[in-house]
Amino acid sequence: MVEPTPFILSKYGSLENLEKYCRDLPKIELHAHLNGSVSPETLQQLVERKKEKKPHLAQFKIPKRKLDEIDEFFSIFNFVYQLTDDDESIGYITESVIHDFKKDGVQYLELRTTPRNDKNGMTKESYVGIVLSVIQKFSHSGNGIIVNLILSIDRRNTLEEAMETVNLAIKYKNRGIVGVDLCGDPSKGHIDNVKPAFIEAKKHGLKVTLHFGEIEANIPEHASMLAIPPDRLGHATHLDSESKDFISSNNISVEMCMTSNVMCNTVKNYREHHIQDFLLTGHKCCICTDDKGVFFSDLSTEYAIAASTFSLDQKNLFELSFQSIDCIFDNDEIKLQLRKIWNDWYESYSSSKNSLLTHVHV
Ligand SMILES: CNc1ncnc2c1ncn2[C@@H]1O[C@H](COP(=O)(O)O)[C@@H](O)[C@H]1O
Repeated sequence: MVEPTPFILSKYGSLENLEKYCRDLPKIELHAHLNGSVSPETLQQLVERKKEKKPHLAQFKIPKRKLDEIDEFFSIFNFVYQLTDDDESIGYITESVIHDFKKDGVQYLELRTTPRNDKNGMTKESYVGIVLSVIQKFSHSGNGIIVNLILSIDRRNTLEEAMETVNLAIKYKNRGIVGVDLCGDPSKGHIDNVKPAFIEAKKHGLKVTLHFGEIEANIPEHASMLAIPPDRLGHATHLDSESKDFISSNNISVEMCMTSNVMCNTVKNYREHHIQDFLLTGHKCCICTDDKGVFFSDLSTEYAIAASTFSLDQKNLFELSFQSIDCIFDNDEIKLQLRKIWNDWYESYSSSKNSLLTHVHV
């Protein structure tokens, strides 16, 4: 995955140095699904907790292999959701996922999740409440990570279900919900079934991000999706020329999830990943993980993969991470705060004895 290419060895000295640099680099994560981001260790703890009541889950493990088709991926959640079916486990995974990102050097996180009911008492509202209360605990403890929440609407939702999610997002907007997302199996549903919910969200000042062009069959929906209009897009793998023009002339940033795309076989391999077009044109994009628990890849690894695949040196990676600040849904004050953190980090890195930089000034 992360290759010790001649470029990497000449710029970083070793693969270990590259990995350390990527971990230390301050980073932003904007596309992380809560239930897909749970580490294998935390999932195992949930299995231990639940296996008495649900013995069929005792052997459950996320398969570590490339999938033939993206739709195989969604069946994994039939299991994960049985492990996270009450308020307590939702609180537990939220805390554990935020800790993981923080440990990996993430300074600003927009976590996303699909509110769920369960027959054992969990309601969509209690689900959102528990996630927000964990987020607030982090934000108020001077913990060194800013976390906001995006509520996801599944493509299979009815308009009524989508509106319910948007109403929760509106109700809890002042507690850290910054936007809504359209996600789920791209071969199911259609934007037009739920579009009014996204328009309502925008009316109330919420931002909108949409999973876009994950598979080629989504192209006929693109014009309708772009008419909302979205503030960011996820993946944007398969683009028709009209969408390409619209995205570029409206400067819509794209959340790039390289390992997810390769593992789900929507992109053949890293070398052919469409992030390369964005790196070439300078169109804004942000490296993200999507589902770090399911794909066994954290954010610093995604940066290292980008570096080894597309020959990016320290300054290139810093700039990529720095430009992600422009893509966040939070306000200008937070953006300023983040730019200062990034600049201070870079200054201190450049002047440190261990710096691998030679003649670089930002
Ligand atoms: C591979 N790329 C992807 N494309 C589309 N939707 C995805 C996804 N990865 C995850 N999800 C969506 O996120 C849910 C799990 O997290 P939450 O329960 O919301 O926290 C999945 O059920 C799916 O709907």
